[in-house]
Order: sequence, then C-alpha cells, then structure tokens
Amino acid sequence: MITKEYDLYKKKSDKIKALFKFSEKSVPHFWGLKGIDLKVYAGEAVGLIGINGSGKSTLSNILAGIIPQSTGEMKIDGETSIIAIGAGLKPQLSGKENIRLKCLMSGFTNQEIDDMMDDIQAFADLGDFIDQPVKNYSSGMRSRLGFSIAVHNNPDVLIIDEALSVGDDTFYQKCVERIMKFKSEGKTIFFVSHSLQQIEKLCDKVAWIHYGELREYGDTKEVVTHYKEFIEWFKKQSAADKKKYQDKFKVEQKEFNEENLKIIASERGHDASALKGPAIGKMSVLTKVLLVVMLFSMMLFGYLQLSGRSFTSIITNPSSLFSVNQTHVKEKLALENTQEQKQNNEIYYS
Ligand SMILES: Nc1ncnc2c1ncn2[C@@H]1O[C@H](COP(=O)(O)OP(=O)(O)OP(=O)(O)O)[C@@H](O)[C@H]1O
Repeated sequence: MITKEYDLYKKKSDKIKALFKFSEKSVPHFWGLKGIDLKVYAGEAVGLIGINGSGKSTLSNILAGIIPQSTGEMKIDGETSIIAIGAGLKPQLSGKENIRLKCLMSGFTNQEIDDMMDDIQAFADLGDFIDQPVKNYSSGMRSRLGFSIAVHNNPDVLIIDEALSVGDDTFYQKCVERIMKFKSEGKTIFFVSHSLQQIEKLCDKVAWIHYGELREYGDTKEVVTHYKEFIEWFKKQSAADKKKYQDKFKVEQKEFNEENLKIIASERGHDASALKGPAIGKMSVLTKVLLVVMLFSMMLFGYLQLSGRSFTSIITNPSSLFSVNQTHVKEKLALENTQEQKQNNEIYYS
C-alpha cells in the first residue's frame, strides 16, 4: 500500500528547523498518494490517468526510485528506467555527454557506451545539436534524447511520464514501435499521459488515480470509458461547483493521517508491514536523538582538542568545562615566550 506524504514547509529554513524538532505537528502535510495497491505483470503496459494533480507523476517517480514512498512496500523485478521531459538530463552538458553520463550511471563501461553511441544518436536524430548543451534544446528534443538513452539502456520496466506528448509525429511513431517491441520482449511499461488516444493504443490496463487514491484499475476500455464519463460530468458543473469539488478532495488529502491509513489497511486485509516506510524515509525520533547526541559529541571533542583538556578531566570535574584551562594557558604562554626569545636571539646573532 504505497503512500506519499509531502511536508508543506513555507520556507527552506523551516525544513532545516524541522530536522531538530521532535514533533512535526506544526508542519502542514499533504498526502499525494493515500494507499495505492497495484499488481502489474511482466509484458503488461499500464496507463496512469487522472486529472491534474491526481498523483500520476508522484507514483511514477516512486516506481522509478527517484523519490521514496512514505509507507508501503514496492517489489519490482528488474531494472527501471524513467523517461520524463528532461528528467535526469544535465542542462550544462551536451547531448553526447549526457548519453555517456546516464549510461555510466546505469553501469555500462566506456567501451560498451562507445559501441552504443551511434545507435543512441541515430534514434534521437538530433543532428548537430547532439554536441550542443542540453539547455539549448526544445522540450521535444530533450524528450527524444531521454527516450533514446532510456530504451538503449534496455530496462526491464520502462516508465514514460508525458514524454511522448511533446515530440512530433514521426518520432512518436518510432517510440510506439519501440514500446511495442519492449512489450513483446516481456518488459513492463508504465505510461502516464493525458492523451486517452495514446493510452488506448498502447495500454492493456489502466490505473485511474483520483486525488491520491486508486479510483479504478482494470481493462483499458472499461476504465477509459468511466474516466470519460467523469470528465463529461465534471465539465458540466458550474465554476463554483468545480471548485467546491476540488477543494473537498484537497482538504481530505491534507487531513489524512496514520489512523485513516490503518483503517484502510485493515479493510484491505493488509498486515502492519503495509504501514512501514522505506529505510530512507523520514527521520524517526530515535534518529533525531542520535543525530543531536552525535553533533554534541563532535562539538565537545572539538572543544577539548582546542582547549587542551582531557575527556576524563571533564567527566571528573564537569564545572571545569566552563572555566579557563590555566595549565593549558600557561603552557601556551611559555611556548610563545620561548619562540619569541629564539627569534630575538636569531636577530641578535645575525
Ligand atoms: N514536492 C511536493 N511537495 C508538496 N506537494 C507536492 C509535491 N510534489 C507534488 N505535490 C502535490 O501532490 C499532488 C500530486 O502531484 P503530481 O505531480 O503527482 O500530479 P499529476 O497527476 O502528475 O499532475 P499533472 O497531470 O498536472 O502532471 C499535487 O497536488 C501536487 O501539488
């Protein structure tokens, strides 16, 4: 049961302050995902649909390992690769440099990258722009480069987040062929798109995400029909009713909490592990205590080093921590005097 809880900090400094607070009650939260359960098999192409802000990109970024989920376990059999407009491309580097960097990060050797370079460049079809910095590319060009790198990295799970909506028709057709080939090889595809036509053409199944919840999951035709009916209904509402509808869901996403999650988990027959987060999730109170103890120890040892005191002297006489170390001061003064005298003697004899 995957959830994503975002902290809505007002300022960047609030985020740093929150690291040292033991209660996060003062920070408003927003649940981008409120418990998504999905079972996807090898060779399936699954479309992710939903209105703006429903949680499609949040889910695809979690699937790709770009952001961690707050709770829930995700089991993916194989390597994932995500294609989102410009995702992971370094704007200062050229197209070629980005190819090398992303392939090295995927574990390819320089020799293997040299062997693949021509194919990746040919698929992206960027001409002389391949040597230009990516910051000069249009969104369509970035998408071509991203798509070409991702498919040549040959992942087991390919996640495409709106990347096909910015390319031209010829490139789109090329991508569709590649996606079909991937499917026939038994690879899994997650496809995020607002184009229901593309979803219907490419996907076997569709997950309709609605304000952080999985509203429906199943056969493409059925789910798309229900989604279209909802869009039709929504369009007919007055502006005030539309806003009321959206606000109601947004408030629910803000007010959602662990208790609600426990109820949902037990309704779905999940055990307690469904409520645990990944190891790199939020810092627990224990982690925060350990962090504070570690920081304090580092500062103490730094101070001992500078003041010339021993750790045992502080333990046996803690009040000496706040007094001046006379022995150390005397030793320092004596050393300075000796050095000064030595310098004077050198001047005198020279
Ligand atoms: N880093 C973040 N901090 C706080 N809220 C976030 C963050 N990222 C996303 N959200 C919120 O989570 C919700 C889901 O966002 P997400 O981008 O996943 O939606 P989406 O379905 O992909 O939308 P779109 O179709 O517009 O791309 C939105 O309400 C968004 O405002």
